Amino acid sequence: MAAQQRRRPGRGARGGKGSAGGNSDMRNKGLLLTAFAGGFIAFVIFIIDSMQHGETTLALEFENITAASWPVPCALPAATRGGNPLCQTSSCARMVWDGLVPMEDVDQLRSTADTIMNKYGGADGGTAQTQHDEYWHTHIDKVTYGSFDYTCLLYLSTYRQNFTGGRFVFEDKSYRGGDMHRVVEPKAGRVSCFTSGAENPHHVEQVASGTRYALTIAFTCDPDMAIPQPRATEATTSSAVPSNL
Ligand SMILES: O=C(O)CCC(=O)C(=O)O
Ligand SMILES: [Fe+2]
Repeated sequence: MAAQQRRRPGRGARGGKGSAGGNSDMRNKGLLLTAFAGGFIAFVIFIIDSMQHGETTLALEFENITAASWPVPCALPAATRGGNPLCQTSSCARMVWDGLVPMEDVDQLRSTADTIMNKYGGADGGTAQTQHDEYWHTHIDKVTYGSFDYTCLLYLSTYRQNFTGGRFVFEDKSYRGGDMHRVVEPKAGRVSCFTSGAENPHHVEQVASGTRYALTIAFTCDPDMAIPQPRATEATTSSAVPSNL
């Protein structure tokens, strides 16, 4: 109540006829100032953010890499990681290897994937049920999937040639600032492996154009999570895609 009484004379005093125009001027100036302040804050955040994470590329699309590996400190000491003691490796790492899988196998897998996706719908054919279904969110495979101890990815298509966007990004946080994004550019036949723990948080950039194919292959040390070793049979060794697909 007291506040209202103070404001009323203020309006009158500022000025008879011109008072409504004066108020809207003030409002416009206020809005302008707010927009300017908002823009300035966004600009400062952008600058700080880009200063805080640099980017470096571990594997460019045009490189031919043989078993390159980059050690990373394990997020947890081996003894506290749980799971099977046989899997308590004392070191954690990332690895990229081109040419490990013969290109004819890569082509075969891609054409099988194509056939399946044409029939059942690809990434556009379904709605994400959870955030885990959206590849562009930062995640830790051990947390997302539970069973993963080692993650391997076999790429079946190539960055820039077959799609844009879609680079794989390790997100290395530094408590002293200077976070670093370490990028692997997918390339048909490239295998990228890493330990699945919190030492390797990552995301995939959203695909901007084209089609990106990646096969995620998980290794577990938990016998309860493991699937039996596949046995070669007529059906699995045949190079033909089954006719009923
Ligand atoms: O497709 C990729 O490059 C990575 C996929 C991934 O992060 C995952 O399957 O957990
Ligand atoms: Fe992942």
